[in-house]
Amino acid sequence: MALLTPEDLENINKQLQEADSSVRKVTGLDIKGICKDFYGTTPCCEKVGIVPVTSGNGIIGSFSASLHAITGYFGFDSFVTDMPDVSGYYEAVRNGAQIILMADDNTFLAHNLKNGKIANNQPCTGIIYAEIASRHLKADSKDVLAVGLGKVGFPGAAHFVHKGFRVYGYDADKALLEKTVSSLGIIPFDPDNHSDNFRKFSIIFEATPCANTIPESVISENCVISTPGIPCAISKELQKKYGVELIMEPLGIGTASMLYSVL
Ligand SMILES: NC(=O)C1=CN([C@@H]2O[C@H](COP(=O)(O)OP(=O)(O)OC[C@H]3O[C@@H](n4cnc5c(N)ncnc54)[C@H](O)[C@@H]3O)[C@@H](O)[C@H]2O)C=CC1
Ligand SMILES: NCCC[C@@H](N)C(=O)NCCCC[C@H](N)C(=O)O
Repeated sequence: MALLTPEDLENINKQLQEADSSVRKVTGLDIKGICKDFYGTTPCCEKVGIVPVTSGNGIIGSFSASLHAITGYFGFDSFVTDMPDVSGYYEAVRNGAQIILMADDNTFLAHNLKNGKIANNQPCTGIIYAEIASRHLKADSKDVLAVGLGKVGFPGAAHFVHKGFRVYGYDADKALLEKTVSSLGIIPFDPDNHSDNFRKFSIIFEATPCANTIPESVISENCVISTPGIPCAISKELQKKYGVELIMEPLGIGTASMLYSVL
């Protein structure tokens, strides 16, 4: 799995505020409002314990501090434990944490110790980015282009299908694309090679670890590109040229989705 870098997380508060402003422009609601409406939950002073984890590639410099800033932005009371790993988990519980946030190289979880609910960052991220894009006030149809159908992208594509959108999907892994076409009933669509099936989209969802995966030919004026994928799916030039509203942020929107889903 592509791991975050400290550079991805620089100025996380500014990144979150900018993303929130884009979400408001696209949907009329802020991220909090979307999460509240979608999950039907509201934070009520739950204490969040953030536990650094040293396994695998180890601690990512500003990951825990970023989670502390993010939980604060969404109105949660949180703390980062002094100790990592098992000792940190013990410390979090002993200090009254109701929700645990922790991540190794493969899984980033939120666990509510009071109601037993548990959330995984990858599906929670795909679903919330899809939910935001599905509420695009200026969408010109119910057609969606979904590029990248992995651990984040597949749940996102499935969410669009469940909400009644017509999903055109693409993944560089042909076997995965075939599996997704048959399991979700999406329409295979290679954005770089679609002469026989030319179309533009006002809603695009991208979840790949590659840059510039969305070519100019599929972008319509004032389209929304909702993309958890890191790095960015389109160039700044294309974003400016077509007035694209970009929903893109490295950690906070997915974390909010996890937290609201376990309340
Ligand atoms: N912003 C956020 O909050 C989060 C961002 N991410 C990021 O989302 C991205 C996807 O993460 P996962 O789904 O866990 O990875 P994954 O490896 O499970 O899925 C990525 C998929 O993209 C496909 N792909 C790669 N290059 C492609 C290309 N050029 N065109 C089309 N498809 C291509 C791969 O075949 C794969 O199926 C990563 O960059 C990850 O860092 C992950 C979690 C949260
Ligand atoms: N964007 C949200 C998904 C993050 C994920 N791609 C990742 O980098 N996971 C590794 C996190 C490792 C954290 C580390 N163990 C620590 O505790 O600092």
